[in-house]
Amino acid sequence: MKDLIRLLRLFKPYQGWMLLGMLLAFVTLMANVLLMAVSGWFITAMAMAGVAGVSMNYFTPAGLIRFAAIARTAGRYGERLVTHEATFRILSELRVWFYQKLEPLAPARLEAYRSGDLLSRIRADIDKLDNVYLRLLVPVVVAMLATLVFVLVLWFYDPLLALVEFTLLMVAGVMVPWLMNRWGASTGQQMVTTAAQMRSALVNDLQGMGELLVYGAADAHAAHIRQLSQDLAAQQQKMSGLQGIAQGALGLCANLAMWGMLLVAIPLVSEGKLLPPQLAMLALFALASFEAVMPLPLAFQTLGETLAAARRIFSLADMPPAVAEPEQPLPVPETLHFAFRDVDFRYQPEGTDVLHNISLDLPPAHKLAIVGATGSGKSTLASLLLRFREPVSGEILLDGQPLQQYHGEVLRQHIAVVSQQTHLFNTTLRENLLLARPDAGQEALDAACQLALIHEFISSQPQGYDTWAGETGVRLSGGQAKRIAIARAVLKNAAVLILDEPTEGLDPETAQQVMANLVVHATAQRQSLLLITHRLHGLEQMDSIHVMDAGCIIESGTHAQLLAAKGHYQQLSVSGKLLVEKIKT
Ligand SMILES: Nc1ncnc2c1ncn2[C@@H]1O[C@H](COP(=O)(O)OP(=O)(O)OP(=O)(O)O)[C@@H](O)[C@H]1O
Repeated sequence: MKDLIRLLRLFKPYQGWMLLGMLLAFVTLMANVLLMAVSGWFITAMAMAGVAGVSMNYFTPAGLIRFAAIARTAGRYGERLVTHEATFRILSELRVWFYQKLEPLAPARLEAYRSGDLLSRIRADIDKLDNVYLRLLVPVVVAMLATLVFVLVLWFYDPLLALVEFTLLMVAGVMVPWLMNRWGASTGQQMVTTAAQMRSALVNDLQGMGELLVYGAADAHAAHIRQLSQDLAAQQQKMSGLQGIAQGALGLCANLAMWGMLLVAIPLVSEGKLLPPQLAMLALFALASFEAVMPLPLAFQTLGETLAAARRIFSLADMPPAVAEPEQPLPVPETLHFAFRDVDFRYQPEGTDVLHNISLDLPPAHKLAIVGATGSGKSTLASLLLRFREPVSGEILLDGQPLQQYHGEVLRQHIAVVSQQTHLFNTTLRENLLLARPDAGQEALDAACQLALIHEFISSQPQGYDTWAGETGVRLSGGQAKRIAIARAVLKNAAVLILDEPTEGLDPETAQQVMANLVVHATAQRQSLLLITHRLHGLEQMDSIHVMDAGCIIESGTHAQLLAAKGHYQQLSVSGKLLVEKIKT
């Protein structure tokens, strides 16, 4: 119920459309009942007049029938138009609202969710919420109003008629939907979960199809998806069965109501309290009135499904972001001086420290390298600096002020990153590059790509910069994609450039040349450089180097100082050189 009220609050901006849709649905229903009732009266009255050989005014009822028929058709058209317009507006509003809720959760909070699951929530779960207005709110409001009108009309003729109608409407409109809700709720919830699992598994398997084929695991994964699909079909079948029962029950109630009218009204006709044509009118009136409650069983049967979808959406939307933004953020200074002071960090509250007592400085125009074995915490440092996460203890300062006092998004406008997992979008190379600086001209694109040694490749393509990158850059080699990412980061012209293993996937000569170009560029632009790597070429050009091991800085100095110290760095350096030499031979 709480979820339902919360949803209705989100629908508030569209209440005008929603009310208009309800009004049209009500008018359509009334027109239909009027049409049936007047037709019953008219046919009987005409037949009786014919038998008696008397004339009667048939213009008024014929006009009324025409009016009701036109009102029913026009009303139905208008109702469909307005209710669907309202639904689509609501859904698009909900999607934007949900996306805005998701954005601050990325990347830290969303790591636990599979991309297929997120996609499922954004698309299928939000689509399910159209049930709330279209299949729940409109039918319930219309049914309540209509029941009131029907009972009052019948009361006017005889209270017993009203009682019969009311009782059967309650059975059809309250008891049957309540039973459907009881029997259908858990299956509905299972359906949402199974459908989401199936979508997640499908996205996951499609993304990893290459690996599944190489390791011969495709059949096992296909069997899992088949099983989910069979489960879903069984759940859908159960829901359809329930729907059939409900429709049958409603049909029975409608017919019982018609018979009930006849049973009560025939004595009234005999007593002269009702005219014979009114008998046919009341019977058809009662039969048609059940249209008001027809959608209710389905509405309540799918309520469990709808609420399960709402809960899945709210559970994500309510998650607090990993990093809270300040209410009154400080303006980001022109020159950026980052300082880590005794920073400890762990990913899970109950986990072990990934960073331990880290203190370092990244002043403006400084070139700092962080080196260390894989898993030693280098990339985690970058993620803290980007304000994607916050230290558990200690602090990170920007120009002497705690980093929490700056808005993360504004801060990141001053930082460019080449991350380890480069993501290219399924669009042209130009669009992928312009992501960093949408107003960049061709000259700027050429210069950045020349620096990253990718310009020649792009120019050799028939479509040049308009070459399609493919999904996640599949139409490029790993090294080409990496260099596009480097060009993109250079193009941004940010005050700080973070390079996380920027030359991974490049051959040693290209790697050295790209690194040299980046250093020259950073020096010329007075850009700070934070280079994260476990490959040791080009480090002599760095102003300072920190060596990390198991989350701690174990050595610091310049390349020459660290070599002279003959410690960890020197050992890494020797093994690094050996590696390069082996590759060359
Ligand atoms: N999102 C995460 N959730 C939980 N633990 C994580 C997460 N990311 C990294 N870790 C853990 O934190 C530690 C440091 O990881 P980090 O990526 O910072 O290392 P790294 O030095 O950059 O390694 P590499 O050179 O392989 O990139 C590792 O033990 C890793 O398993």
